[in-house]
Amino acid sequence: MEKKIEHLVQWLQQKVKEANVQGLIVGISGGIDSAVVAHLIKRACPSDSLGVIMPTKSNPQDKIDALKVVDSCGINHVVVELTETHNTLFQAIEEQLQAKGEWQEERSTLGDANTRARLRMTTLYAVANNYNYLVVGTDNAAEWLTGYFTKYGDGGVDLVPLVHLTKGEVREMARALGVPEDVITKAPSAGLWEGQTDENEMGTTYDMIDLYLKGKDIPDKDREIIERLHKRSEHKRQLAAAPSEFV
Ligand SMILES: Nc1ncnc2c1ncn2[C@@H]1O[C@H](COP(=O)(O)OP(=O)(O)OC[C@H]2O[C@@H]([n+]3cccc(C(=O)O)c3)[C@H](O)[C@@H]2O)[C@@H](O)[C@H]1O
Ligand SMILES: Nc1ncnc2c1ncn2[C@@H]1O[C@H](COP(=O)(O)OP(=O)(O)OP(=O)(O)O)[C@@H](O)[C@H]1O
Ligand SMILES: [Mg+2]
Repeated sequence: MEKKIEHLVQWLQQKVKEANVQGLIVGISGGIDSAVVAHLIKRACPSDSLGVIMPTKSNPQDKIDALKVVDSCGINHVVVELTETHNTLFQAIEEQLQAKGEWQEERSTLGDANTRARLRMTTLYAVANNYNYLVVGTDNAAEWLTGYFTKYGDGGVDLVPLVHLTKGEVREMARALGVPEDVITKAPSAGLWEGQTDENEMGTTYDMIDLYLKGKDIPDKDREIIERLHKRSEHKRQLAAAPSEFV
């Protein structure tokens, strides 16, 4: 595991050099993926790395856990509260669409949730601009395969260091890096609505997705879910579609 960590740390340093920037930034949620990235960027750029905690109608425990992550790696950090901003933006959208009689309440949970992720992306790029840093994403192999991220939200980043690691490998790396144990063992959640957990929403488990990634046999039900999620999210792993050139 130390070798893998060193490989990623060196890769991050190389990307900073190639882009001719000063350092790296990540959003710290209190979950394991961003905890691992925070530790990695702190190792890669000890005096030029920043963690941003962005509560957006979040469970208060998330901020407590995010601060534990900050303490565990000693990364410079800032807290930017986005709850009010999200209320203002989303209420303005709702008001205008309701006035037209075109508001679709049943679609609004996901719209609200993805707006939280995109406000965080906007915040990270504004802060990154201030420091001349690159924005580092936290997607792992399981999330990348299933497209379990918001397009141009938490998926809107410059670098994806964890994209080849299964969730199990992220856990192993977290232990090797010294991420607090309760952050490692808590149920993965996007925190986009009350009680949301990744595994409930996807309808399968990270253990199953990890086995699938390793080419192992899994029950048909789980395979079907994973392959459906993968197919449905193909557009998220591509650049925006463009027509052929004029002839
Ligand atoms: N075929 C296609 N070609 C090109 N674009 C296509 C498309 N189909 C949809 N789209 C576009 O993509 C949009 C749908 O994608 P998107 O906006 O991402 O939304 P969607 O995939 O529906 O939702 C995001 C999912 O990621 C989860 N998530 C989000 C953030 C963080 C985490 C986490 O683990 O922490 C998880 C969230 O809980 C939810 O299940 C559509 O509104 C449409 O604009
Ligand atoms: N409240 C928040 N403050 C800062 N960044 C956040 C917040 N919520 C989400 N993010 C960012 O969005 C990313 C995607 O969330 P995701 O839930 O997949 O990762 P995680 O919380 O680090 O780990 P887990 O999947 O185990 O919950 C986070 O890793 C983090 O970079
Ligand atoms: Mg999370």
